[in-house]
Amino acid sequence: MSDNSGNTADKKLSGAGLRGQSAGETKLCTVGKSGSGLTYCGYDVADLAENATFEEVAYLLFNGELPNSAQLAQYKVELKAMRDLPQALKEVLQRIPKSAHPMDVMRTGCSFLGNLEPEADFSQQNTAANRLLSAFPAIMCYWYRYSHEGIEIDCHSEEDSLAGHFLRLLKGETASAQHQRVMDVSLILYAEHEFNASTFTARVCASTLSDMFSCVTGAIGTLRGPLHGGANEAAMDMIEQFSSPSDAKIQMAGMLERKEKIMGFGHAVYRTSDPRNVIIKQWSEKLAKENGNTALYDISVACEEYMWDTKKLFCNADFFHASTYNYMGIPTKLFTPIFVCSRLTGWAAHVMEQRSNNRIIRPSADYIGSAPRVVTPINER
Ligand SMILES: CC(=O)SCCNC(=O)CCNC(=O)[C@H](O)C(C)(C)COP(=O)(O)OP(=O)(O)OC[C@H]1O[C@@H](n2cnc3c(N)ncnc32)[C@H](O)[C@@H]1OP(=O)(O)O
Ligand SMILES: O=C([O-])CC(=O)C(=O)O
Repeated sequence: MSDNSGNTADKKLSGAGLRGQSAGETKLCTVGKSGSGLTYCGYDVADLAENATFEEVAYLLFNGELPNSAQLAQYKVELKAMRDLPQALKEVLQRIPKSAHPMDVMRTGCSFLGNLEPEADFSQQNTAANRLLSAFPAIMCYWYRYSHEGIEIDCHSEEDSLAGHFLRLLKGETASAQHQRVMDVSLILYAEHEFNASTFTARVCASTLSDMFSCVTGAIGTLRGPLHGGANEAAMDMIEQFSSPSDAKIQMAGMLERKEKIMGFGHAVYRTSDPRNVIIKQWSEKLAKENGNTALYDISVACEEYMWDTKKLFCNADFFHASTYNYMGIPTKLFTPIFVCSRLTGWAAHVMEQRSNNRIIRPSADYIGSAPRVVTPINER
């Protein structure tokens, strides 16, 4: 039986991938629990996407409660003051070639910042998290515009929100109020998701009492893969090859026949839907109509229908993010780095939570190798 959270009680579980096994406790998030698909600290993600901003969600994840007006204003002042990058980091970013994978740029940017401004002890964990939150848009855009356009951008802006700040650094001008809102909603949707692969990476690293920058660097590497955050880019690469809704269905049939994974579909926890999809899909439709060219949206809907009808597979958070970002004129290669700018909040909150009640994460393995044996001298092998 399934409910509107996409969860079912009868999912077949196996040991592979640790699926369905509890690996610890968290106060931060529920995924696929009955009655509500996704909550952050008790708030439904749909409620937050409708009635909060990304900065409020970041504050919530780091402090356990939503801020009041004075706290939010103070937090935004604090974040704004940390947007610029040190010169040494700009120089490193200048050396990274245009051909680099932008997730590798994010990983290096994070790691290098950890050399310049190390988290000396855990009392600095909030500062380290907020610094990364503020600096990530500049790390991404400084490298992108330098390597692709030869421009050394000003990494500071007076834009009110991180969403607006990112869009300004990317485009060189203030984005429309609507684009800023869509980006803000997107950052809220991507912020946190319990023990997903990248967050679990961050927690494993944190459990060794390592520093915040190491935890986040590891998490970026994990998010990069197409089975996780990389799926939004992979979905875009796929749908832009489809010339029409009917062509999409023909080509997807071929992909399924060849047993290829269709990126942006399916989920390790949700069974019938991802609650983030309905929200980002609405924005994709809205942007498509305003854009006057709904082709990409129509093709995406055809993909969604076809996958549900043939395989009972549904769009996860990544699928309609592809067309949404595309309608906003965002280059495909920056899709997953935007995910980093958002998920940093979840990663850092989990690092703090792990530290607050830590035991090193060290599971066991079932041995399936050869029986005990002795080393044969090398000249006898
Ligand atoms: C923000 C996020 O990270 S959301 C996830 C983003 N990733 C993607 O979109 C990549 C595509 N999706 C997938 O690869 C998978 O659905 C995952 C990685 C998300 C989840 O993997 P699992 O938990 O192993 O999936 P699950 O157990 O539900 O798979 C059931 C079956 O459906 C198949 N399946 C699942 N997703 C897909 C897909 N997108 N395309 C084709 N077949 C799929 C599996 O191969 C499996 O088939 P099998 O039983 O014949 O082996
Ligand atoms: O929870 C997962 O496995 C993947 C996911 O949707 C996310 O990290 O947002």
